[in-house]
Amino acid sequence: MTTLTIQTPDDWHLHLRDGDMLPETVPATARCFKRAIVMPNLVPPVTNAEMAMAYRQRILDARPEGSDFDPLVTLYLTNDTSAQDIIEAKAAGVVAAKLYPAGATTNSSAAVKQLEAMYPVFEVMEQQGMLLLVHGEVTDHHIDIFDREKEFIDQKMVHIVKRFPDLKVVFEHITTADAAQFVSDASDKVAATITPQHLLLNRNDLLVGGVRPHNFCLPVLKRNTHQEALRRVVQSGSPKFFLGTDSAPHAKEAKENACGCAGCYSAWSAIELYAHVFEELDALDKLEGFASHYGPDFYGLERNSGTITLVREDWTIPDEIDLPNGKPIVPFFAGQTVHWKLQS
Ligand SMILES: NC(=O)N[C@@H](CC(=O)O)C(=O)O
Ligand SMILES: [Zn+2]
Ligand SMILES: [Zn+2]
Repeated sequence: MTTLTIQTPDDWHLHLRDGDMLPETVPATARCFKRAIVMPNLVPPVTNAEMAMAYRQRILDARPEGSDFDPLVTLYLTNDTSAQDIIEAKAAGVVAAKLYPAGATTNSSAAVKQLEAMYPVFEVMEQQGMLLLVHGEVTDHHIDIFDREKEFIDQKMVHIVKRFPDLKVVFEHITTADAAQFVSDASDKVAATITPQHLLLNRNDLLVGGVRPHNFCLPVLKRNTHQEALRRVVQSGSPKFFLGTDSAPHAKEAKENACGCAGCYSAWSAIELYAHVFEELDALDKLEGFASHYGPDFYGLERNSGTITLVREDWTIPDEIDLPNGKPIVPFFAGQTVHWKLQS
């Protein structure tokens, strides 16, 4: 196969950041994705309808000429989120709210400290038809970082989905066989996103031969058996698993650092990297469902009308991306060869 045409895809988990980052991040995603679920972990976080709509407008203003990219902004849940916040956000067009356990990841210190205290808010979300997006890791100091996703399933996720059977829950950026199994066994109200890095890599790619800060993201890469489990679920074509890049830029100086930030900036190569993986799995026929169908179907939105075409052509991901602010970013998979390229 030398070309592959699929219905226009969407990215169901994305960080665009804000301010002087938007002229870089918005075109990167808008080049091939029609919509994106945009994460609210800004400083300060996006906690109400007004902030969400103002952020959406800043993203719209950063679109390239002629782009019809449609950013779906989300609400950042805190222990101060009220029922009214949810109702107002829903009325303003916000389709989902994001649960970060406090301290779990980048810019999550203002987030949820007591998860059970959020149950009245989940109840309103269930009634309003607002989706719950979850960064599923516990943050207890004594829990090993490689076990934090599984612990979250056992301690929290099973109770949430049982207590709120009509609440649509997306288990974001899953990294373990346990999460893949949990989502597969759960009701059709539960789905998951999977990133390119968790399909392409395992923890050896983070730690063998020296620490690789550009492969560091959260939840952290796991052992190869977990990577294999994720590859199997996308290969199966199950509609419960769909595309969410978790593209999350940090300046090179913040990644190559004694205390390096978590996040991989994959937007310029994301759809190509997924094609790369699906080809390795001999499952290119499953890419369209994963990238373009299962996400909107789960969210209850229309599938996109256009198409994109990928061509089989080797190209090399650049070593660095220069930004006007003088702080370059090292993209995910920098210097490596990808076999598929978006036809422009
Ligand atoms: N995935 C990451 O490693 N980082 C994300 C936050 C997140 O999605 O957890 C970021 O905002 O940098
Ligand atoms: Zn996360
Ligand atoms: Zn993320």
